[in-house]
Amino acid sequence: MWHNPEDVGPQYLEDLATGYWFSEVLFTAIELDVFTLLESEGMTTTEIAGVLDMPTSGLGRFLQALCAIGLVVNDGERYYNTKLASDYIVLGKSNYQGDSILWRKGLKSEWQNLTECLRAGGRVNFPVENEGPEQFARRIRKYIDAMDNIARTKVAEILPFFEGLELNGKILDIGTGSGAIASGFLERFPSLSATVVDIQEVLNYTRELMNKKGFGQRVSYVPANILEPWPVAKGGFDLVILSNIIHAYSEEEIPLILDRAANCLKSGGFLIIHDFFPEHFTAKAALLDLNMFINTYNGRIFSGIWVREQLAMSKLYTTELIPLATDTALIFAAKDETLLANLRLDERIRLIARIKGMGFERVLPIDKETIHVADWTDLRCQYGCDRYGQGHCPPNSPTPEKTRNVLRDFSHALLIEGEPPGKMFQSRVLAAEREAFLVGFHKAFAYWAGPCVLCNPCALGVNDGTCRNTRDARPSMEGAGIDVYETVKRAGLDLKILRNKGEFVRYFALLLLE
Ligand SMILES: C[S@@+](CC[C@H](N)C(=O)[O-])C[C@H]1O[C@@H](n2cnc3c(N)ncnc32)[C@H](O)[C@@H]1O
Repeated sequence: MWHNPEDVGPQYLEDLATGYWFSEVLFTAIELDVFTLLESEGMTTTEIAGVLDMPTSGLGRFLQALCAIGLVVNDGERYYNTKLASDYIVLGKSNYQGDSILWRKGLKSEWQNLTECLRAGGRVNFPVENEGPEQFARRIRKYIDAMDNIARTKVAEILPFFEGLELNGKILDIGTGSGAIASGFLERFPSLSATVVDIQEVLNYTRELMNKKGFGQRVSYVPANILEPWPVAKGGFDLVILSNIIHAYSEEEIPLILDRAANCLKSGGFLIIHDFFPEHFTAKAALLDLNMFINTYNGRIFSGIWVREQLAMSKLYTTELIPLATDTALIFAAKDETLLANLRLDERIRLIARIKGMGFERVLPIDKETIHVADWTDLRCQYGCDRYGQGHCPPNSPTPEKTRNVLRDFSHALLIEGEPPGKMFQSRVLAAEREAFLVGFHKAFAYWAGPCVLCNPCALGVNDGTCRNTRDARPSMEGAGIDVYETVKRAGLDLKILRNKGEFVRYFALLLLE
């Protein structure tokens, strides 16, 4: 659920309050395995009711709800899976997500203790005492299946960063779970072998899963507590993986884990950190942090900046936080800085990550065709703004014609969203432009929002009224003929007209790149 501060009002609160209605419909459909039933040739309500042994009365309404949330479609007679349902929630499909979804359902009762946890300052429920070994093994399997659903899709997002590299040697996967991340690498790079570390009870199941995939001889299993020294070779690994481990422990424990990971790396090896980070998906990271507060002893979310600082203390060089298309992100680290340049990291993705880290709300790559230049925008400045003629406002700013010509020299741009105060926003836009220049976009040029408010007091010469800080001043988008509303709309966002004083203001800037 995306929070647009312009839309705050009772509807957003209602949507938050009924969020669980959506989850419950999904959980129930997975438990009833509706999607597997519908997969081959769809079914009518009566046929589904027959298989599930329930009356059609409620079922028809339930199926309508599944239609409404995009999981099934109806041709007037039969219900069929949508592509989403068919790809991800039909039992037996390689990217099946049902175990993970039902694991989320299982967490619900703990979440209902949130008030109690807040009052107690921590977790209030603890793992079942006197659990027999079979019950424990069953619980572990459910947990590992859930992690496996997610990790299989994540490794498909991680592997492309290694395109063009011929990885060989040894992987070390710490807290491997199902081993899905290591498996992705074993599948893609046939000369790799893997050492996977986890608690013994998990490894019993990991072995089963690895054997099913035919990796028998290529995997070694090391049962260990990763909070204690690791019984593996120092400096012995070409790839060390820490996937969804960082959020499980405290700020005292994580530096030790990172240091051990660094010590296990060969001089030519890579370390991959895969996790949730507030700089990437802010709301999901904050909620996962709360999930760790409720369900673990001391797990929590860390910022990418903090993790990179810890890695630097372990003498590793790192990339910036690399966002995946989904809710998690990566940090790659190595002992040798030049190695990181071999990864397939799109320069633009790296730049976006750096600029986002400066405190912007959003940094969107757009084509230059998205930028709409119009001839009317400076009329709003000339008739309707008391800054007209001052500083870099029209007519002292680039004309629409000049802007159209300038755009011919660029191929793409970043649309940058931020918040007031304007001076801070404009300083950051300037810093973003400089960053782009320094990483090699030599033509980088920024247009920001509103009249220039960078200097205090304004550096306009008293006698001639011209700016004494042309080095830092930049034109505003609208002053240079860019229709901000249309451009933002074409970029897939919406920008509301402010009707009253005090309404939330969103600033947009444009960074042209070549
Ligand atoms: C969230 S899962 C992540 C699994 C896997 N890396 C992935 O990305 O799917 C965390 C894993 O770390 C393991 N783990 C957590 N704490 C551990 C510890 N102290 N010693 C060994 N393994 C641990 C858990 O058993 C679990 O398999």
